This record gives sequence, structure tokens and C-alpha cells, in this order.
Amino acid sequence: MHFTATEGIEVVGRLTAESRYQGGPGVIHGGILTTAFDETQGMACMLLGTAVVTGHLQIDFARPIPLGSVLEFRARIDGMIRRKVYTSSEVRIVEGAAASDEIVATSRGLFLKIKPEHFTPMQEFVDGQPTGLPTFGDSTL
Ligand SMILES: CCCCCCCCCCCC(=O)SCCNC(=O)CCNC(=O)[C@H](O)C(C)(C)COP(=O)(O)OP(=O)(O)OC[C@H]1O[C@@H](n2cnc3c(N)ncnc32)[C@H](O)[C@@H]1OP(=O)(O)O
Repeated sequence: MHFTATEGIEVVGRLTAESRYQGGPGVIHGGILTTAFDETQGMACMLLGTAVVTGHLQIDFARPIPLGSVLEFRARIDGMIRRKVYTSSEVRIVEGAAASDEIVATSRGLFLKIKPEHFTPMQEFVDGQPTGLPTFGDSTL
């Protein structure tokens, strides 16, 4: 996805519903749409200048989205309390046979500000399994 920061704490991202994203016949998979919302709302949080992780994400799938559609996501920060960042986002089909101003899905997400050391315990797992350790299912364990 490509993102653009707009006025205020808002970002816009575009995604093409490619064939490999198919869920039901001819339509985008809900998990792909969910991932795109997660990324878009996470990017809005990045404008705050602190790292976050997703704590809670809820999606309303309002309309089926045909493959080949170009989707435009808009996400913003709705509020912050302590480490909690409340976000929302919606998506429209902006190019393709089903293009219109109608909102086809919406999302609300809670992100938690984290310190850099949040990921320290996972460093060995970056880009795959840790080296030098037995793998899961190893009979010599
Ligand atoms: C580098 C470039 C990248 C650039 C990339 C940018 C885009 C990234 C987008 C992708 C982001 C991801 O997918 S991240 C991957 C998916 N997410 C994760 O892996 C997160 C896994 N979960 C965790 O690590 C943890 O549960 C945390 C960090 C979310 C929260 O644990 P914690 O830090 O101990 O916080 P904790 O004290 O429990 O809670 C703090 C406050 O948040 C509330 N809270 C916590 N979790 C929840 C929840 N699920 N629902 C409601 N509320 C919650 C608590 O009630 C509390 O409220 P109060 O008492 O203050 O009122």
C-alpha cells in the first residue's frame, strides 16, 4: 500500500483488490481488508511519532468488494488516553466497475503506544525461526 499524510492526523492509503486477494468468488477476502485497515490506522498513529501495536480492531463489512477495484482508505486519530490511541477508518471504491462515493467497510481500532524494548524478546524471530535453537516438534527435545 501507498500512504499520504493529509491535513490533521489523517492518512490516505490505496490498495488494488488483486486476484490473489480473493476470498468469496470474485470478491476481496475479509482478512486482506482487515490487514489494510490495520496498516492504515497504524500509519495514522505513526504521525504521533511514537511506536504502537494494535490492541483491538473491529471491522464492519458493509458491501462486497469486487476484485479489480481500487480502494481508498482514510484513517484518523479520534482520541488518546494515556497509552491508548483510538482510531477509525473507512474505505471506498474509487476506481473500477463498482466505484462510487458509498462507504463499503469501516473500522475502529485501539492502538497502544509501546517502548522500543517491546520487541526485544522477539528479536531472534525476525525474518523467521531463531537459529541455534531446536525447532518446534524436534524429537530430541
Ligand atoms: C517500524 C515501522 C512500522 C510501521 C508500521 C505501521 C503500521 C503498523 C500496523 C500493524 C500493527 C500490528 O498489527 S501490531 C501486531 C498485532 N498486535 C500485537 O502483537 C499486540 C499484542 N498485544 C500486546 O503486546 C499487549 O496486549 C499490548 C501491548 C497491546 C497491551 O499490553 P500492555 O502494554 O501490558 O498494556 P496494558 O497495561 O494491559 O493496557 C494498557 C491500557 O490499554 C487497555 N487495553 C489493552 N489491550 C486492550 C484491548 N485488547 N482492548 C481494550 N483495551 C485494551 C488496558 O485496559 C489499559 O487501559 P487503561 O488502564 O490505561 O485504561
